[in-house]
Amino acid sequence: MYLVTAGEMREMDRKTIEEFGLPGQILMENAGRKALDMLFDHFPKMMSKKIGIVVGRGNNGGDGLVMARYLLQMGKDVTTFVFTARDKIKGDALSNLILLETLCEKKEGDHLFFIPDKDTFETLQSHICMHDIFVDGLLGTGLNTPVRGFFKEVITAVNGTGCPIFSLDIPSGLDADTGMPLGTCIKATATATFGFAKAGLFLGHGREFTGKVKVMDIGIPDYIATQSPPRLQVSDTSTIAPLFPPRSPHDHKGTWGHVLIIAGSRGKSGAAVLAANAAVAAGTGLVTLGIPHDINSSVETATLEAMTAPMGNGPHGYLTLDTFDPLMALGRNKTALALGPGLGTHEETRKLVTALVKESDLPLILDADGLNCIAHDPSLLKQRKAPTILTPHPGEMARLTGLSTREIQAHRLGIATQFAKKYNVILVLKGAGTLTALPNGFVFFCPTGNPGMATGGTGDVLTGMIAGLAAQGMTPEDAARAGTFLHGACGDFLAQAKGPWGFKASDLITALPGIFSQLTKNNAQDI
Ligand SMILES: NC(=O)C1=CN([C@@H]2O[C@H](COP(=O)(O)OP(=O)(O)OC[C@H]3O[C@@H](n4cnc5c(N)ncnc54)[C@H](O)[C@@H]3O)[C@@H](O)[C@H]2O)[C@H](O)CC1
Ligand SMILES: [K+]
Repeated sequence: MYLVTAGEMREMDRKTIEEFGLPGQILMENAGRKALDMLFDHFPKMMSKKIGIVVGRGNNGGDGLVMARYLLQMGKDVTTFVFTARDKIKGDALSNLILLETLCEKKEGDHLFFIPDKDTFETLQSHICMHDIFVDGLLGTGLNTPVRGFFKEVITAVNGTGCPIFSLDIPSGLDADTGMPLGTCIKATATATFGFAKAGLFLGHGREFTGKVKVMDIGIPDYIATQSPPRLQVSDTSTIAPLFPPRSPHDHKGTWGHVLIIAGSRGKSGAAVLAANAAVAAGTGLVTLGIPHDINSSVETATLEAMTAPMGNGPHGYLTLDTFDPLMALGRNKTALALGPGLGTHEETRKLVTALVKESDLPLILDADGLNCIAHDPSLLKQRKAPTILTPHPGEMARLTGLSTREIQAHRLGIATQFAKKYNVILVLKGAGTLTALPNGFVFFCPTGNPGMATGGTGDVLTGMIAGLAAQGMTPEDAARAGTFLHGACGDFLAQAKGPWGFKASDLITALPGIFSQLTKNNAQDI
């Protein structure tokens, strides 16, 4: 599934209307009709109750007016509240208002109210709130500033009824691009979104406000989307499974790559263990760990399949620049490099990481302390000789960009996209809805994962999985999005099996084979 920004959607609407020749009024009619079908599907029992439709002056309101007309024609108990003066309504929304007015004239009772200001709203508030279900056409993709004027009170009042709310296109008040509520926001029970799902329905806090989301085909021809495909795509089984090549009976461990993982320091040996075991579980042919010798014996006992290459370390048990040459030599016959988990950020380690980032010509997965070691000068990423995947959590991203974590979280898509382009890296911005941004501007949204994964070590496991997939020959882009999808799927499986508090990072590794076999069951090679 593609996700679009408000701007991309507007452009597709424009092309459909101006270049393809399908009138905007037909698009609006389709939107209202399709949303009506979803309303009946989702709230069958409510259709005999009192339905309140709240609309604003824009085209989002126009969609609501179409629904109001059909519901009235069907004899439903429906009342429409238009939150603007009549003369402010224009274009296709006006055409639909006129149709509704004509119909209302033929029906008994008051089915249409104009509420141009706060005073009128306060007079009518109790009448508005007496409905049993609401259709929300107040604000759609046209909103780009915090909700103004008495719309704030209207949204608060509708939310306050506790009744089901069915939002058109996007819950009113939600930023269609970022998924951040703009001051206040309708909390919908279900949302019918038109043409393509808006990015804000999934990014940021979107999912807390949308309820069930369904994308409605309103007649935008396929070729318009394929001409300039949306840049943001939600990963799913159908797009991830084909990335895994079938295994052949003739395969041997050399077929599936050899990853070098440089990780660990005294007190953080677990990070190295988790990354290595995750790479093994991800199907990598061979895994070698470059670690400080101080932690070698504990790491060896915890990683049966991985090999270790103990490196000299200083008195404090962390890797120093002295290990640069042996580590480069160790990388010579490898197919991918993971650098960072548990390394620490001592000055000497920083120098080592900087040198490896500059000099290694292996596909690189840079994570955790590896990221912190280069955060003071991310421009050195431009000197990389091979593809680079960065896997920051929002705090690490803040250090890399000099922004606050809050700013990162408010503009995840924009910041990830810009960073990936600027530094020519694949940026995996972790957090709810992990984003994988490619240097060419395309971004993958990961729908898997859950809060149970917010526990120490899960990032090290992700690094191991991605590095393992890249080492096996997947393109770094595919390894990044497939790794994040698998990692989240393992977490979702565990959350279902054990509950969101009952699992730890190493459980993700244990869950991986089951997730793998589910995902790739249709990829088996015919022999
Ligand atoms: N996707 C499609 O193909 C179609 C979508 N449709 C619907 O159209 C809206 C977008 O309509 P637009 O007229 O551009 O904007 P809105 O209805 O969202 O609102 C604009 C309106 O709202 C007022 N406003 C703007 N900002 C604020 C604010 N901060 N506070 C209060 N009021 C604000 C302002 O007066 C504007 O005029 C899309 O979401 C779909 O639902 C088409 O119907 C069919 C094609
Ligand atoms: K809306």
